[in-house]
Parts: sequence; structure tokens; C-alpha cells
Amino acid sequence: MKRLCSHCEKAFANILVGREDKYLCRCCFYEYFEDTVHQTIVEECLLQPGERVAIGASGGKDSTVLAYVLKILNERYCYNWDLWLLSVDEGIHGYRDDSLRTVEQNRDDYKLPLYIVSYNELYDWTMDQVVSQIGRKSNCTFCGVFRRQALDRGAEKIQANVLATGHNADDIAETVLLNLLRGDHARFSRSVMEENGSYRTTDESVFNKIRRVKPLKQVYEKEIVMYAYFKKLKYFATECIYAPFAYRGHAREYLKSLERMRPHSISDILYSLSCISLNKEESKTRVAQQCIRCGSISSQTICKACQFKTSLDRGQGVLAVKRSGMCSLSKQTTQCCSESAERVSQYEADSNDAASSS
Ligand SMILES: Nc1ncnc2c1ncn2[C@@H]1O[C@H](COP(=O)(O)OP(=O)(O)OP(=O)(O)O)[C@@H](O)[C@H]1O
Repeated sequence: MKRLCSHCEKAFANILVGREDKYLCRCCFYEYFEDTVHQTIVEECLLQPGERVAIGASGGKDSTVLAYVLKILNERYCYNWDLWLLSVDEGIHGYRDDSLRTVEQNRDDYKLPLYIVSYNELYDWTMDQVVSQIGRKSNCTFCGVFRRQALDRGAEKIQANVLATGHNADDIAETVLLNLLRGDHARFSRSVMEENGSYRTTDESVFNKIRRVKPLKQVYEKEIVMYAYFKKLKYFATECIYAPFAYRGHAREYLKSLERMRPHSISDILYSLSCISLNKEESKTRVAQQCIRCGSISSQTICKACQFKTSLDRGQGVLAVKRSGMCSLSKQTTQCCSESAERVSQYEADSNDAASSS
């Protein structure tokens, strides 16, 4: 027998959500999902009325759902946010050019302005060229450093007050676990402080720094996939052609297997994260300065992106990664079209099982 929605108690439940095991029908799920994002924004003061918000738009499921929900909330609560889609073109032929077409489609469907910034114009390098010099092993390290800065520079260009990215609860738990498993104490502390809202790299008022926010931080990947699926949102679900099987991939698989055994693993990691308090030494903010070459905010005299660019210009890209000790830190996407479809049916099956009582 099918279980009734635990909220409206009228329709049959379609999905099991959240930490408290709620079984929801589609309509109540939409309300739950949008309310969760809204509460995160309000409780953590992520966005202020009237602000220009750059939405980091990769064309993937997370940023597509983020753009869609922010647009809905903007209209529903009259926030007067000036929403923009901001995409970084890394110059990956056969991958980013295709996903940018999805972003362009979103631009038309959601009637939002789109600004595209490319590695080629910022660094004189495309990722295709980077890979042809350094190979496929550590290319994600370059891409991660360049992308972070490119998003900042793009947001600056369109005079945004804030940059919103589509990182979700699973992404955050994965990053914490990854840093813990690697013994990367500095990054672990930083991720704890970032999530607890106590990490600042700089005096924001001095540098007029664009805030970074994660409005989807309290929703789970499963919920995002199902929201996009129920709403029939168009997103690009192909794995980056340069994504090797990085260590992050192992952390992700481990987390997924934990979650299969015990469905609260991700939320428990996030709960633990919120309870961790670091001592004074660990919570010291990094001293920020302006890169003497490009003017970007950096913790070093010459920012990492400029250091990488110089090494590439000299044909020493591989050396640069070794020196910086930053192998494969950036996140790899493992999703692909068929996997995405499989995931929807897996989540549907899980929810159906859960929603049926014998
Ligand atoms: N090329 C890009 N242009 C603009 N924003 C990006 C780009 N790549 C990543 N982002 C932003 O960073 C977030 C996290 O990116 P990540 O590579 O981890 O992808 P993801 O978790 O698969 O997200 P998505 O499903 O949105 O691609 C994205 O949701 C998006 O907001």
C-alpha cells in the first residue's frame, strides 16, 4: 500500500526527504525544497534585497536548479534581486562549449542576462592547451585555481555584490571528508570555518570583495536531482572530458556507500561540522593582499593563478603543480547522462520503497 504524503496527507508520497524522514508528494516537495533554500538565505543573511547576484552557471544540475529557485523566490518575496548568470568558459572543446549551450537555453527560458568569461581572454590559455602541455594528470588543479579567480573577475565585471554557487550539502560533506582523509589540516580548518561562517580571508570593506554564498548548502544532491527531474529542468549532465579519477572521487564513492548503509551519514557529517570549534590559532584569518600582477585578492604577493600562468608560459606547468603540492584538489564531476538517468530511477525506487508500507 502506498504511503500518504506526511504534509498534506492527501496525495501519495513520491519522495523521502530531509533528516526527519518526511515522505512528501510532488507539490509538498516543491514547497519543502524552495522553503529550505529560502530559510538558508534568510537565516544566514546570504542575500540582501536589491543586490546584484551573479549565479555561477555551469549548465549542470546544481547551478540550473539554483538559478530556477532564486528566480522563483525573487518573484515570490519581491526581493528585487538583479539576477545574472555568470559562466566560465574553460576552453574545453566537446564539453564546455556544449554545456554553455545549455546555459544559453536557461538564459532564454528564465529571462536572465548571461555574462561569459573565458580562460583564453583572462590567461591566454585554454584548458585544451593546458592539457596539451601538462597532460591529464593534474590539469584539474589548474582549472580549479583559474575558475575560482575567473568567477571573481566575471562577478566584478558585471558589478555583482555577491556570487552564488550551486554547492549542495553532499558537496560540503565530501570536501570536509576529503580534507580529513588527506590530513590537510589547513583546508579542513578553513572548510569548518567557512561553513560556520567565521572564515574571512580579508577585510571585505577594504578590498570591496565580492561575497560568495551557497544557497543550496542545506539541500541534498538527491533532492536537487529529483527537483530538476520533476520540474523537467534542462541541464547538462556530461562528465568533463579531462576529469581523471581523482582522490575526491574515492571520497565521494565512500560517502555514497556510507549513505546507502545509513541514510543520515551526510547530514551527520554536516551536524558534526557545525559543532566543531577551533582554537584561536587555527581560526586566524589569512592576511589578504592584492596580487602585484593582476590585482586579484590573494594570500600571496603573486596569486596562484598568475604563478600557474607564468609556469605555463615557460613550459613548466608540471613543475608548478609539484611545487605547489596541490595535486587533484579540485572537484571532479563523475556524473554523466546515463548515470544521471540511473540516479533518478534509483532515487525514485528508494522513495517508492520508503513510501510503501506493507
Ligand atoms: N564553468 C563554470 N561557470 C560558472 N560556474 C561554475 C562553473 N563550474 C562550476 N561552477 C559553479 O561552481 C559550483 C560547483 O561546481 P562543481 O564543478 O562542483 O559542479 P557540480 O557540483 O556538478 O555543480 P553543477 O551541477 O552546477 O555543475 C556550480 O554549481 C557552479 O555554481
